[in-house]
Amino acid sequence: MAVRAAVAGASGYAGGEALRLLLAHPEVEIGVLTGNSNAGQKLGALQPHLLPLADRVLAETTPEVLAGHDVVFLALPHGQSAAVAEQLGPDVLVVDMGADFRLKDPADWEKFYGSPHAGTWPYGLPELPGGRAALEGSKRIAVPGCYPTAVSLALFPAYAAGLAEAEAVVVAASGTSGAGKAPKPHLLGSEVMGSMSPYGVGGGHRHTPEMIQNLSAAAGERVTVSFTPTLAPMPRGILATCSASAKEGVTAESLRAAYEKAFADEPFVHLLPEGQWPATASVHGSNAVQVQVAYDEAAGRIIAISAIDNLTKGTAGGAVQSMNIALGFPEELGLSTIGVAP
Ligand SMILES: NC(=O)C1=CN([C@@H]2O[C@H](COP(=O)(O)OP(=O)(O)OC[C@H]3O[C@@H](n4cnc5c(N)ncnc54)[C@H](OP(=O)(O)O)[C@@H]3O)[C@@H](O)[C@H]2O)C=CC1
Ligand SMILES: CC(=O)N[C@@H](CCC(=O)OP(=O)(O)O)C(=O)O
Repeated sequence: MAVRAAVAGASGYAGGEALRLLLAHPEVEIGVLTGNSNAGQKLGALQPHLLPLADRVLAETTPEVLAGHDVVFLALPHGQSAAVAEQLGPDVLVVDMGADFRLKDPADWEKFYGSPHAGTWPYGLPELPGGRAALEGSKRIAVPGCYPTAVSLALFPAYAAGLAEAEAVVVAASGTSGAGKAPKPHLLGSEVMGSMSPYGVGGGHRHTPEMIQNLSAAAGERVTVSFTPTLAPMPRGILATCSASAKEGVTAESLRAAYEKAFADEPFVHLLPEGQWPATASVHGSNAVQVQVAYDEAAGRIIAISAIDNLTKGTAGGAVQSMNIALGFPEELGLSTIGVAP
């Protein structure tokens, strides 16, 4: 029997992408949709690409309207999920696409988000070591941030295999949808089109502690991450270029072998053939992750590059994949690795 799923934040980018995927999921029936400033509007006016749901009217986001569902997806701004989630019963699967429950260390949360820590939920990145076991049967899922998804998948095999020193340098480009749909001056077309620009430089981006958390767990020691995000003139996609010093004795062959082993059985992660490089256009609208790794012998560095769609594998696709595991559905149900090109 199909599960009934509500989506809170259905007027936003993450909520809209969750609905696009859930419409194609054979075991999900779409229940209540909620918004905030757009409550009372028809979804068709806000998300015209979701034609089958065009006549649905958005309700206010309250625990009362979200009650009575098997699954509730929360696509709300940071800090808004905990108050809703705590009023949803323990039998409801709550999948939080926001940041509230991703970090384990309350000090990290307080430093980067500036509010009290709400708690820590099982983390929705199944490909990490032990990732699936943490999600099986869980009733709470913290979906990772989009950059941490791309970076963790690019680098964890090198750390899990003991090939990389405990310092990583990451420069990642994101499409503008990563910043959400609410209007912001730096996202005006005239600011973004034809230009690339960095932000959050110098260790200030809130995804840094999440990357450190994931890579340190894979390495078994604390890994430092110097992360520089950049904004790219495209609606979707993240290209993460990551590097770390190679440990003594690493070769191109041992590196390749570690990545082949890590991703051999992964349905969504595609380690590209040698000589091919990830590109955001190849994963547009798909839950696929492209990864490539190289050894820069002269510099003694491991270079790992990944491409994801920030809204699909980076948010809503990762959320549906994790929901599938939590509910005991086949992990790939309702998700595609087929992109849209050109
Ligand atoms: N965009 C991305 O690539 C990613 C986003 N996320 C996370 O998903 C969540 C949503 O992001 P995104 O969709 O991009 O943002 P949007 O700005 O596009 O959407 C935000 C949604 O939250 C609703 N909302 C705004 N304020 C409140 C409030 N005070 N209470 C309840 N609902 C509110 C909005 O409703 P209304 O429009 O009706 O006002 C809208 O539906 C965030 O936590 C974000 O961090 C995670 C990974 C990647
Ligand atoms: C381009 C852009 O602005 N991207 C967002 C990342 C969005 C995301 O994944 O993150 P959260 O769920 O943690 O908000 C940013 O850098 O803040």
